[in-house]
Amino acid sequence: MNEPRIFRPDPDDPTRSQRGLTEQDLAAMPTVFRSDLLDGHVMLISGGGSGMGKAMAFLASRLGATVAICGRTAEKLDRTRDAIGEATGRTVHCYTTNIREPEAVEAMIADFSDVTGGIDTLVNNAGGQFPQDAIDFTRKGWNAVIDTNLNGTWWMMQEAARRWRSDGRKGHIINIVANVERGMPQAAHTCAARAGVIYLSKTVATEWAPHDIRVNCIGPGVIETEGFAMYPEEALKRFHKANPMKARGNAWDVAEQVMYLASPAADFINGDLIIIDGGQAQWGVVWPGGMPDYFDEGGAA
Ligand SMILES: CCCCCCCCCCC/C=C/C(=O)SCCNC(=O)CCNC(=O)[C@H](O)C(C)(C)COP(=O)(O)OP(=O)(O)OC[C@H]1O[C@@H](n2cnc3c(N)ncnc32)[C@H](O)[C@@H]1OP(=O)(O)O
Ligand SMILES: NC(=O)C1=CN([C@@H]2O[C@H](COP(=O)(O)OP(=O)(O)OC[C@H]3O[C@@H](n4cnc5c(N)ncnc54)[C@H](OP(=O)(O)O)[C@@H]3O)[C@@H](O)[C@H]2O)C=CC1
Repeated sequence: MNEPRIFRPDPDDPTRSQRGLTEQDLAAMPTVFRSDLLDGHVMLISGGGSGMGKAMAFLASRLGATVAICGRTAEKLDRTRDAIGEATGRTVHCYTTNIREPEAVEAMIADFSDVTGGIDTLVNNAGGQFPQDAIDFTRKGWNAVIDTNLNGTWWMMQEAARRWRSDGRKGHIINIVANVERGMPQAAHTCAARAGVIYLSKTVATEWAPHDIRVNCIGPGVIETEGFAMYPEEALKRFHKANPMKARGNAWDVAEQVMYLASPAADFINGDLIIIDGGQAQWGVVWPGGMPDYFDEGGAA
């Protein structure tokens, strides 16, 4: 009874072969949802070739949804499609699309809508950043993070909403952001972009309610995925220690929340931000990767 429902690998185990959940895990993880929950539901997931997006694609397919995934790397998408096909017998649609390119986004949303008869839920999960002190950001680096996380998400939101409006169809957008309420040193670019998405979402949740379009955000805390490759090993060792649960989340924690929001149980949730961080934001310092040396005793100026 006290066994954790979700498998949480020991973050300090050096023998683990990869960061995050394997395809075998994603095919077999227990879910609280009934297996036909999303029968007939159509879901587009950006960044679905790895990490949380991949977990969402697995779970949505297991629950009966018709799923499309997009990303810049065809191999990752194809591998995910094949693994889900093998596990569920369902066909996942793949689009090699860079969300920073509005024309490509427009073409993808038109095609997937035409092929399926219409999208029900758009999950904007594609994104990322690199850790760096803000004072050292290059213009190109700043632009890359803003263009991906803010502009790319917006092109997807606007195009989906335009299509729903012209089709007279209801729709739901779920934006995966980050837990940025107190800021996050070495991630100022992503904090700026994610705060932008959160307040864009709150605003259009109101503007688009007359079109029967809902918009919500999920703010993950530290969730172990392949994306951790971006962070130095020393920082990774400290991520879970900055959490009151002394744990990292995993992609399934986020995938199950997405399925809840996509289900009829969430029909009256709009303009909200749901944080999944094991309480990290309520506790401790804002540096998940460890505090700078100048906080050491005697080191402060
Ligand atoms: C020391 C640890 C401190 C902890 C910091 C706190 C943050 C903790 C957050 C923990 C929770 C969050 C976790 C995650 O989100 S994990 C999953 C996310 N996945 C990723 O981030 C991977 C994807 N990321 C990217 O693809 C890129 O970061 C990017 C978003 C920028 C993609 O853009 P693009 O494809 O255009 O990227 P390029 O490689 O071409 O780079 C463009 C320019 O960006 C600058 N850059 C890129 N990488 C770095 C780097 N590692 N350091 C410094 N600058 C970087 C650079 O200017 C690039 O231009 P150049 O290549 O010409 O130099
Ligand atoms: N893991 C964590 O602790 C946290 C993650 N997040 C955010 O959650 C989301 C998922 O992260 P996670 O699963 O961990 O990381 P991953 O790096 O595994 O996933 C990010 C995905 O986004 C895709 N992507 C990136 N840029 C673009 C682009 N321009 N166009 C299309 N696709 C793109 C990547 O594929 P490709 O490179 O092939 O395009 C990749 O599949 C990201 O936005 C991340 O920043 C937020 C808070 C915490």
